[in-house]
Formats: sequence, structure tokens, C-alpha cells
Amino acid sequence: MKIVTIPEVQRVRDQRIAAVVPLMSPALLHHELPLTSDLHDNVLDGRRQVEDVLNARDPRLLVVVGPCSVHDPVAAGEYAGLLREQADRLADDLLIVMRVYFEKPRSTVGWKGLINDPALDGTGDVGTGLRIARKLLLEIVRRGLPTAVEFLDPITPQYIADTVAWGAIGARTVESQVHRQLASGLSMPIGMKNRPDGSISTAIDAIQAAAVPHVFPGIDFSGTPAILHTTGNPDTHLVLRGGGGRPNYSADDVSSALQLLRKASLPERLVIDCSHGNSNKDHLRQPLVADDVAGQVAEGQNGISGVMLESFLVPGRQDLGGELTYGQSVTDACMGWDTTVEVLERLATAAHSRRTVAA
Ligand SMILES: O=C[C@H](O)[C@H](O)COP(=O)(O)O
Ligand SMILES: C=C(OP(=O)(O)O)C(=O)O
Repeated sequence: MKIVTIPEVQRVRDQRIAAVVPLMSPALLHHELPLTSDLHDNVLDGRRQVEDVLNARDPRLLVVVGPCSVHDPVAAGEYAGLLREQADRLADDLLIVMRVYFEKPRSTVGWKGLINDPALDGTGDVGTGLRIARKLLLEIVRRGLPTAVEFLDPITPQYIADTVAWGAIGARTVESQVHRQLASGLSMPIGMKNRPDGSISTAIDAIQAAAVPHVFPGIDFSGTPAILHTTGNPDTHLVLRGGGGRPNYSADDVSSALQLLRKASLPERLVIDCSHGNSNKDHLRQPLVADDVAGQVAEGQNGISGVMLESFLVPGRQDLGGELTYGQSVTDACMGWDTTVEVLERLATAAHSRRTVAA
């Protein structure tokens, strides 16, 4: 019998790594797709407006609205054009920020978003995914619309975060130290979602954790491993998204959440996600949730800084695998465009009343 000697190192290292594919550095992608100085001003302006709303220096209502996930940049670009018109029309009452979500956290398995798998077929061409994502983000920033993403992978922010005005740490990662550290160093306001089981205290812990400086290993702009020292993020806030089989957008839920924030000596402000656990993932329920929230806003609830809506060109959702309907979500069901416009109008009326009540 022939004995093959395996080098020691190969017996212990990378036993479950099937392939290692080179990836361009963040610096290289930025060089290829730069944020030019006019776009730079748009991003800074978008972030400042979001911060002003969160800190009650601007009485408008923040609305983070757009597809559950981007799978087709052409449809997302068309959506951005339509949304920009509404953002201008309703700008006195609403600060509209577009959801441009490229990273999807899955409960078990499923498509993990356009950065992870741009061909939608499991081939996992992350380099192409990052390139498409950055290109689309730049296009939307060029239109003058502030952008929102969920930050899921701790490496991807170096590639795209310079284009983002509002970020989320999702329900499935809000308890993770890695994500709290990441949020402490991100340059824009970050919403911390309540956990999928409905736990709000976990999100409040995350707000407190991300507010202070951290030191942790990561990569720098050139892609080199580095020890990152952060300053802490003062603009994190709670996002109520329902969970544990029940919604948490009612006036009573809002007042208990604000009380928890007060007890933790945190600013009493929050965003309500009208989708996910608050709609039971039923897009037809989102307008009902939004109307309830609009009612609270109109009555003068200043603790509600913003709302989140999942919306795309065509209502509902579809599965990947067959022929795809243009402009329809391939993850959670979204409101269609016409309904979205109606909901935005009702939210604007509510925000207008709140301002009038306060004056
Ligand atoms: O927002 C999208 C989904 O709710 C999230 O990615 C989880 O989806 P899943 O439970 O279908 O995996
Ligand atoms: C995944 C999302 O939400 P959550 O983390 O609340 O499930 C999302 O907003 O796309």
C-alpha cells in the first residue's frame, strides 16, 4: 500500500473551504466607481437631514421606503426615478430615503441578496455583486435621493458605505457584538431593529453598545487587515418591526418602547417598520399599519421619527427560479407603486398635522 504523506498544514487548515476567489479591494472599486464631489455633497446632505429629523431639529417624518431587496438594478433605478418625484412633491412634510437593500439575512437558507449572488443562481460572484451595488447606489445618489441599506457583512461597508445616508442592523443580527461594533464606526445614523422574537431590550442594548468606542479587527480601505478603533455612533435609534407572532406599532407599544428608552437614558425616538412582523409579511396589511402610525403622528406623537415601508413597482412577491415579473420583489412581499403613493400622501398629511399641532 502506498502511503501518501499529506503536508501537516493541509490536514488542519481550510478543511471545509471549497474555493478561494480573489476579490478587489475597496480602494480599487472606489477608483473604478468614484463618489465625485457633487455626489459627496448629496450623501452628506442626506445624512444631515436624517440626523436633523432624529434629533427633532427638523419636524418632518423620515420615510425609509423601497424594495425588500434589489435583484434587478434596472427596475430599482426606475423605482428611484418615481420615488424622487414623490420626495420632491412631499418634501415639506416627509424626508424620503430609498431602501436599496443588497444584503438579506435569512432565517434558514435562501437567496442572500444581490451582493452575495448577483446572478440569482447560487454562483456567488461577490465581486460583480459589489460592483453592481455601488453603481446603483451612485446612480440613486446622483438623482438626489438619500439611500438606506442593511449592513450585514462586516466587510462590505468599506465598499459601499460612503454612499449611504441611513443604515439598519437587522432583527437577526442586533444581538451580535460584531454588528454593534460595526455600527459604532459607521458614518451615518443606524436603526437597530427589535429581535425576531419581539425583544426590544436587545435593540436598546445594541443602541447603548454602539454609542461607545470599540476596538476590533477588520479591513482598511486598501483591504489590508487592520485594527479598527471607532468613536461610537450617537445617531442610533430603535426600529419597531413586530415579532414573536405579534405586531408592536400600536400607540400602547410605542409608548412602552419610548418608556424603555427613557429608562435607559436614551433619546425618545423610534422608527416603525410597517412590514415584517408588523404586517405579518402581508403587503396588503402595510397600508393599515401605516395608517395607524399616521394617526399617532397626527395626534402629536413626537417619539415617532420615521416609518419604513417595503414597496416596489408591482405588488406582492415571486419565487426565484422561473421567469421573473419585472419590478416585483423576490424576497418579502411589497406594496405596489400606486398604493405606495397613497400611503406616502397620508403620511405627509399626518406629519403636516403634527407640525401644525406643535406650532
Ligand atoms: O426582509 C427580508 C426577510 O424578512 C428576511 O431576509 C428573512 O427572510 P426569511 O425568513 O424568508 O429567510
Ligand atoms: C430583513 C429585514 O428586516 P428584519 O431584520 O426586521 O427582519 C429588512 O428590513 O429587509
